[in-house]
Amino acid sequence: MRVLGIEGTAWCASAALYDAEADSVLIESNPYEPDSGGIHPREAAEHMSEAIPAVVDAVLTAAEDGYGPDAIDAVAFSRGPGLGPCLRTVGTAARALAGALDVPLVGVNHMVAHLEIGRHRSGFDSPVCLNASGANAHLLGYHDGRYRVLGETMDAGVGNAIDKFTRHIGWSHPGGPKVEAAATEFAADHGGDAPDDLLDLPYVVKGMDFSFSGISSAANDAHNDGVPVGEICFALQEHVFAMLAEVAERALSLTGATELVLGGGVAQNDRLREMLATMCADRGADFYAPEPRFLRDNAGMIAVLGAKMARAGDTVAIAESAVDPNFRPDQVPVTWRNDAESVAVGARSAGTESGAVRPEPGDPAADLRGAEAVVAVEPDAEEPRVIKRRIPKRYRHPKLDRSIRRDRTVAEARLASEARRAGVPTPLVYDVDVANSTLTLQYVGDRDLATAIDGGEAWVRSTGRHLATLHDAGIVHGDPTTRNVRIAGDASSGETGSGRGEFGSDRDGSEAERDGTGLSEAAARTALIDFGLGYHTGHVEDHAMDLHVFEGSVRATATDPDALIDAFEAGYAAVGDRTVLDRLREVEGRGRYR
Ligand SMILES: C[C@@H](O)[C@H](NC(=O)OP(=O)(O)OC[C@H]1O[C@@H](n2cnc3c(N)ncnc32)[C@H](O)[C@@H]1O)C(=O)O
Ligand SMILES: [Fe+2]
Repeated sequence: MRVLGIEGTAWCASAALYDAEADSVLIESNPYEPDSGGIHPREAAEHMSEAIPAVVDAVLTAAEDGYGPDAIDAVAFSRGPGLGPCLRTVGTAARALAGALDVPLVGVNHMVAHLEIGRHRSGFDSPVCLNASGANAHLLGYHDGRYRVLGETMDAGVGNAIDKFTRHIGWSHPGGPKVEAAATEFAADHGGDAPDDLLDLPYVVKGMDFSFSGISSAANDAHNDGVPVGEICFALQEHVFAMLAEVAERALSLTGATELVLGGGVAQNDRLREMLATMCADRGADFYAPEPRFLRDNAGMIAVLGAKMARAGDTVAIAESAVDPNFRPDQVPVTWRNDAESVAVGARSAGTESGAVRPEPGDPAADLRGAEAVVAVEPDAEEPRVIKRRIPKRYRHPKLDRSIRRDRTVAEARLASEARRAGVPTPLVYDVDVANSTLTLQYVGDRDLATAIDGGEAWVRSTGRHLATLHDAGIVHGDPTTRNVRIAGDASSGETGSGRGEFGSDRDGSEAERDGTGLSEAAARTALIDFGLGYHTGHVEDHAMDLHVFEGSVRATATDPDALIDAFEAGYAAVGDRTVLDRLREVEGRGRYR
């Protein structure tokens, strides 16, 4: 099969020929380069109208020269996401070409194409995919017929976050490569890879999501304050890429996947690829990033995915081929893969998103390695204890690494104790060793909620009550996934469990009421652990994010999430502030979230 692909979502007018039998890709591209500022949608669309016919012509001519008049079996085009005026130009060209050649038309999601090209070239079976492109940043895993969003930016795309700074200082678009050059030069002038000085910038990871808005503004402010540009570029890369590497590691840990592929324009950055390669090597995972011509926007990735879709019969009638500027990757029915290739999303996985691996006492696996910490149980007969050590990450700048591990260790100890005083069951903190980022904690519960989510209404409801109590005390958890909720008892039988993993709060015994399932909460008790990403805040938005993170982990884990989410929200509403639930609806409605 041979497919002609057309790309033109924003800046790159491109056509390509993919010959599936030979697995060869010919790409012709013509970039739009704004004189100043960022991408102007109208100018970009004009560029598409002018440049698309020429690149298509060049590829078509080459195809017919090589294979004769019936060279093309299908035409594939980027249907979205992207700038509306650009997408419409490309859509029109693709429809006309498919009609003239009398071949099927395939509508490709640009984000899925960024990831599939890496999977295709690597030959990996079930990778987690990190997309680092201009307008987007997310982690995806194929599961049950869809690409699931495991984590994503809460605001700007990664390239745009960097380009915002370069626009501020007057550099032309695209800024990413210039930041890379300036950062490399700064490092070379300051003693190699890791100069001691690292400008402090915001580092924001919330559960599996992350935010770049604060870092762009802080970089701009640093420039206004006279910090040298090279120093800012270096720090910008170290912070932004460490955030991506951290969430990628969490996604690997959550799913138990052992393969990571990278895609998107920012993936051309050597430092980002180096960090991800180091992270993967340290946890025994395989890493793959395709060569640069497949990373930046290009029609090759559109043609390759187009061929997979066409082979699966996934073509589109001209009348139904409208473009979609907001086309999300998780909206795409994945017709070209089979279920055997799914990554485990949720409970079936062995790993964890953060330090929450909790071997049972006496577990032969003395040390288990989460994404962030190594956790060992001391099987003391009287009272089992957990020793949790946040281990250094080689991929991070040493200064950033030290401060992250120290800050989270301190936050976890302090907030767990404060939460406990406010009435939320958490482990007692026996010892804090800040220098070694190590905590000694009480062993709580029997197992984590992720392992028993189905039918766990009573536990979920209890979790809702605890989060409401926590928020009422002005604290957010920051990472309240089902793996960071420890449970005891049996929600379906009302048994109180073995009692081995005792837990409680300083106001224990106050919630013996019966919930909607007829079970007493004393029979389905929960404790919150892992406060490392927590902080003090009274902002409704931050509280709503906690609920969003929890509900996201329930959706990813449960067979029938709706009833559980209702129970969770009922528990929250019984104790907490209803405006937080209203804000949650608003957060979900913003489109970035499901
Ligand atoms: C929707 C679609 O139009 C959009 N495409 C897009 O943003 O172009 P892409 O080629 O995937 O990525 C471009 C971004 O990639 C950045 N970039 C290119 N080379 C870079 C480098 N060496 N280091 C850092 N960023 C780089 C650019 O600054 C720019 O922000 C997307 O995929 O989000
Ligand atoms: Fe892109």
